[in-house]
Amino acid sequence: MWRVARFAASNVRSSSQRRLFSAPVIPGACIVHKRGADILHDPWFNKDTGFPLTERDRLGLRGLLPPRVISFEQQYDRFMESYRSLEKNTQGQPYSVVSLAKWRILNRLHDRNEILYYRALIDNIKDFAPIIYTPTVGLVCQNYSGLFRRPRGMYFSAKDKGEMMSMIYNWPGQQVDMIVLTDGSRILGLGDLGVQGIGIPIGKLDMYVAAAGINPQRILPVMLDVGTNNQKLLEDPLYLGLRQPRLEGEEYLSIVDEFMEAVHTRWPKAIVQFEDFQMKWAFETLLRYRKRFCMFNDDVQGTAGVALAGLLGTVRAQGRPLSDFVNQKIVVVGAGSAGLGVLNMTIQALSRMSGNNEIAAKNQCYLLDKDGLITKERKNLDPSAAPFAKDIKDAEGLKEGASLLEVVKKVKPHVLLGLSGVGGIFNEQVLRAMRESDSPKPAIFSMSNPTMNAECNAADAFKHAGPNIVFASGSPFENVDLGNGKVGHVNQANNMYLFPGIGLGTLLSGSHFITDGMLQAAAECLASYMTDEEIQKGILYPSIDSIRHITAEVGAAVVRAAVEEDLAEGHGEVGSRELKHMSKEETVAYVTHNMWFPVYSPLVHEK
Ligand SMILES: NC(=O)c1ccc[n+]([C@@H]2O[C@H](COP(=O)([O-])OP(=O)(O)OC[C@H]3O[C@@H](n4cnc5c(N)ncnc54)[C@H](O)[C@@H]3O)[C@@H](O)[C@H]2O)c1
Ligand SMILES: O=C(O)C[C@H](O)C(=O)O
Ligand SMILES: [Mg+2]
Repeated sequence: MWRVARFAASNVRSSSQRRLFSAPVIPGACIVHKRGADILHDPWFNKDTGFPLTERDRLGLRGLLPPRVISFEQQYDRFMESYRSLEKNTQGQPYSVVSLAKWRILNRLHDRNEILYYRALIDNIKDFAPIIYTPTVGLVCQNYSGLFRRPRGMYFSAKDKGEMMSMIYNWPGQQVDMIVLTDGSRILGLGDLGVQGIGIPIGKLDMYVAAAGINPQRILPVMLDVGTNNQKLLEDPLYLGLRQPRLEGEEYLSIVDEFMEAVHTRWPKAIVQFEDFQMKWAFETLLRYRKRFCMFNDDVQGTAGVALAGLLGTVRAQGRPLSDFVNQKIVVVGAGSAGLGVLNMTIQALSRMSGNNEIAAKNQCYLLDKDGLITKERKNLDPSAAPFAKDIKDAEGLKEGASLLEVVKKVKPHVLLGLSGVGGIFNEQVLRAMRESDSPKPAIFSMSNPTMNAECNAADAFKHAGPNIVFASGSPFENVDLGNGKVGHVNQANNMYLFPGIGLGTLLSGSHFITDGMLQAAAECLASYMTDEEIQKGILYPSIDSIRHITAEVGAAVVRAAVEEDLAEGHGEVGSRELKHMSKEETVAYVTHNMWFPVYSPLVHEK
């Protein structure tokens, strides 16, 4: 276990101001229960050629490594050099070839030496996030059977029913703080990928380490394999998951129940993030567990906060006061777990701002799914979408099932927000129609992932909807050159700006639950993070370079909300009384101080 490995508080906003090796770090000793070659084969402890001679003697490593000791800085430079030469050598090759090659080189380091891996990740987060996270992680999941070399995380399958309580003790880590769990049923916009979806929890937890400084020895990616309905996978002889159709109903829930009980028996304070569950289970499990366990659903709740922060930003970008939010017309395309989560939080915020007039708030919002505009006339209306279905008399003459183009033309929305998973549905006609928006700076949020599934790309958005728009996408795109020295700024509206802070803040507050108040505090913190000057330029979210800083702020906001709701029991040596007496600045310092930072610590062997 790491005794002390601290990252000194830094309140600079750009990591370029806090580049490699400049952070004052005080490494403490780390206890290791193995010796010799076993250490070299354990990525948690391995330092490769970086073991000092005294440590080689202490740990029985003498003779198992070449004699020269290479410093951490030299190892880092060598890795980056090989990464850069790979980049050079693959120039011009297709995206999938290049990004998978980059993923492989990073994954090899991850499997060998975690300290070096996370240091490289943190210091190059802008370059590496698109490889270990969205969008490349989607490609990795699709090709998982072929890419599989070493297992990572835990797999609980329908065949393990009745065994999970003992299986959970197979995990070698003593303490687990953060778990990301998926059943692989809706991986990004790629559909049911069964067991191959494990790539998503791994990528999300890498972001937890990079952005929130969660100790990588205390994270656990989990795949709940209840089968797959993906015929291609079922027929693939190399498919690594259960070859059976997905469990349904009570059978399904009993597996998730057993897992949740097992996890919380071993680690009562572990936080579980549900990720990429198909809608029905996303909502059902959230309802079932949120008052029993410390958990949240990232696609429903994390996404909602990020979208709300962006929506509030677009009001400021129009030069309007925030109170003008109550006059914005918003079209949400996609009535799944993410779209409904966004609409729910948006309507709550709108009604709070307009004095709790929920009906008026709903009137401003339009929801579409694969069958067009959702109204109360809809036959077999999904109960989850029902609260947001338009009353036909308030639909500006639009009919049940009206097309996206009809809706945009008629409503002239301030915001068009896509969470449909369908690439290209914001086509030229739809984008051109946004030129007639009632907003001087219409906002287009093309939030579906990965890149191919985005409702439109950045270049098309600026080309067809005009240079005045504010643009955000779930997957990263380059800024767009608008000519005459002007730049169309591309924002990445991705829940990565919130989930790490929600997890970290909850952990450090010691709350047993994640409440709406804590989630709202996280969203408000993100919304108020950007300066007016940045917002005027169409920049709604911080650069990913400053993700540690924004995560510390979000984490602190979550801690303070938990304190306010009397849920904060404290963490480690900091109790609820201390938390209560912390100022806002002290809370941010407390959170920052608790972020793990990768440095080689002296290893001490203990039997
Ligand atoms: N940017 C982010 O942070 C973020 C967060 C969560 C989800 N997402 C993305 O959002 C997408 C949807 O996720 P989800 O969990 O809501 O999925 P989901 O399967 O629960 O819902 C998809 C919805 O889109 C609708 N839809 C399908 N085709 C459509 C069409 N042609 N026109 C209009 N609507 C259509 C479906 O009817 C359904 O309501 C995925 O691509 C996911 O990657 C992005
Ligand atoms: O994984 C992401 O990049 C965001 C989101 O959780 C998604 O499901 O698309
Ligand atoms: Mg997701």
